[in-house]
Amino acid sequence: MGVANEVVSFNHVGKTYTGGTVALSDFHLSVKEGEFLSFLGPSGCGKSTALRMVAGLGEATDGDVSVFNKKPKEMIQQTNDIAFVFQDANLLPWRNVLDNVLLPLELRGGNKKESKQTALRVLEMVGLKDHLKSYPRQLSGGMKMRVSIARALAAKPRMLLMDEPFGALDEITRQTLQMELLDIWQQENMTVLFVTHNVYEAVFLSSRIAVMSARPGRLSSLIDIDLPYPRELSVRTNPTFTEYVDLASDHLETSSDRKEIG
Ligand SMILES: Nc1ncnc2c1ncn2[C@@H]1O[C@H](COP(=O)(O)OP(=O)(O)OP(=O)(O)O)[C@@H](O)[C@H]1O
Repeated sequence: MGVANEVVSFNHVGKTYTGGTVALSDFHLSVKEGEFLSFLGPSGCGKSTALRMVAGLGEATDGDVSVFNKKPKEMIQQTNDIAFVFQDANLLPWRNVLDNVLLPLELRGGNKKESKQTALRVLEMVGLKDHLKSYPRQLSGGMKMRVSIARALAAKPRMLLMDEPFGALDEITRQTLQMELLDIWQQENMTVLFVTHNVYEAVFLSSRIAVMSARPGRLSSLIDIDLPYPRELSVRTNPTFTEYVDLASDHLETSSDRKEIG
């Protein structure tokens, strides 16, 4: 059966979209509880496709995916264990910050007082407790992303799926949010699956990186990032950090070359 503490299993997964695009081929990976695992790969290699499958958004055409030993769709329908954060914060413009975070809790019909306490707690975690009444149009890109993360955390998920959440942010905001995300990950004991094509971001955040090859996406290599947490921004000047960046870049280049060969 499954590996101990396994929370996600990609079992020789293939995905061919209608129209014939082969996005994933024989993608095989086991994710362990509590990991911060990044999917790193060139554009179009199937990172989002793989992540979306974990959330039950799209099914494998070969092999299968299981999440907490269940089919992803069952997990999403029956539990709040999985939350998804996209690159676009997707906030409702007519709802203020607090009400945006409360929305999924309202939809689940929970106790109003408890829901509000939860929303306030997660908004404090992301540093927005002084902006509860602000509307999305009054927020910067970084603040919108913080609301989106808070909304995902409000459900107390066991696993957070993040698809290039910081891709549209400026470098300083991106670094601040990376630090905050690591704090949250450690506080909440979650598993995080994170999609990026940024090598520095992958090395800074991850306990393990899954490097993917150019389309059709396969798992090209797995790199354990053996740098202790908590990680400060200064870790980027550490020679070991630079070595990991070089290593991941090499793997990325090799996996991208494969496209031209094959
Ligand atoms: N719904 C869809 N229908 C048809 N083809 C799709 C669909 N979604 C993705 N694809 C194709 O599948 C391939 C993989 O896409 P995917 O978005 O998973 O890659 P990615 O690695 O996340 O890319 P990027 O880094 O550019 O976001 C691409 O060629 C894409 O055009």
